Amino acid sequence: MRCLVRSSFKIRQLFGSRDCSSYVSRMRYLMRLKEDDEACLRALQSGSVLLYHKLAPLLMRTERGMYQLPALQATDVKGILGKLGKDEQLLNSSVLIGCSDDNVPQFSLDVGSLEQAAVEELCGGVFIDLRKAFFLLKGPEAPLVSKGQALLRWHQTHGFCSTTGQPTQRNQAGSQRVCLANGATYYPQMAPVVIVLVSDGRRCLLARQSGFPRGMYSALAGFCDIGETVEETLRREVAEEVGLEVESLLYSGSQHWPFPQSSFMVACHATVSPDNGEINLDGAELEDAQWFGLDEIEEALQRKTPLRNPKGESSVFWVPPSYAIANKLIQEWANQQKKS
Ligand SMILES: NC(=O)C1=CN([C@@H]2O[C@H](COP(=O)(O)OP(=O)(O)OC[C@H]3O[C@@H](n4cnc5c(N)ncnc54)[C@H](OP(=O)(O)O)[C@@H]3O)[C@@H](O)[C@H]2O)C=CC1
Ligand SMILES: [Mg+2]
Repeated sequence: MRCLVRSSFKIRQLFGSRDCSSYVSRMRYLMRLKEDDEACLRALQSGSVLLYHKLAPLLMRTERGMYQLPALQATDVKGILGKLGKDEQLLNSSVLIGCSDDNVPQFSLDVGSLEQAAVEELCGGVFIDLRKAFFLLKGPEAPLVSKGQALLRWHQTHGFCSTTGQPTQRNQAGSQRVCLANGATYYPQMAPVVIVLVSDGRRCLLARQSGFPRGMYSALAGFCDIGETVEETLRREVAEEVGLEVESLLYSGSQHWPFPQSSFMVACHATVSPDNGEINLDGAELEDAQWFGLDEIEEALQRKTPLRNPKGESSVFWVPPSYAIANKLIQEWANQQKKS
């Protein structure tokens, strides 16, 4: 199997033309906050905070009917806690998730112990399930809110050491947890997944699991087995799920995917020989898999909201929305086909 790497790949293209020195200083600053609990606690006092209620992020509706993340400062959160008669110390359970371009440290905090409606009223926002919130947010807000939720979820589910069974204790930034009984350190984790758009040069292959929304087809995806390379996972998953042998692959990009739990999606294109393109479906994993031509794909990409029948289900073929990396793969394939 050949592994193709783009020869004109430039790091600069990935990150745009941002001032490199300010990027470096932001990253060094974040690094220090992860290592120094007191510095992190001080940073929190002047930081911005994303609020979640039982892992559902707080969103605000703008005058134009769009949604955005409310710009809450630590002092606003203290004010809310004060008004609800709660201890300000709850703010200190915030976790560090980043630093804005204008150098404001960003935190996320779950206020699931407070009454949801009361917090919503005080903030003028609404807590929305992340799957829906992901659709509603635009630009860098969607990955930020997903990162904030992923880190909070990890802390909520990793409170105990898997060796001693004793409680673990987090550092102030929330970048690790330590077992005080044996000193074991635990770091937040993502499960690596390969997502691949298979092409035979003329058509691309999309599949659906029975749990997908009706009519939606996506690229093939699968979790990496322990010890596997991306190339090995890709080749195995395509063989397992649709019975095809991959000949070459090309890396496209990656994405953190919060559903159902944190996955690290590595997206690739792959080709199979048009002479060996007969699909042999693994019915346990997939409900259906089909080859699609450029016309059908272009139509599906343009279909912003799939048509729905009276039961509210889509009756046409559609593909994942633009925030999913599957959409990017499909878009790239269509652009490539148009050029050739
Ligand atoms: N961002 C995007 O564009 C897209 C993202 N995805 C995501 O990719 C991920 C993987 O795709 P999928 O086809 O389901 O994967 P797989 O084809 O690997 O099949 C999933 C099954 O693998 C088993 N499994 C093995 N390792 C893990 C693990 N670490 N976590 C969970 N299950 C594991 C589970 O089996 P069992 O339940 O029997 O234990 C699970 O049902 C999903 O989380 C999906 O949401 C998928 C398509 C598009
Ligand atoms: Mg799969």
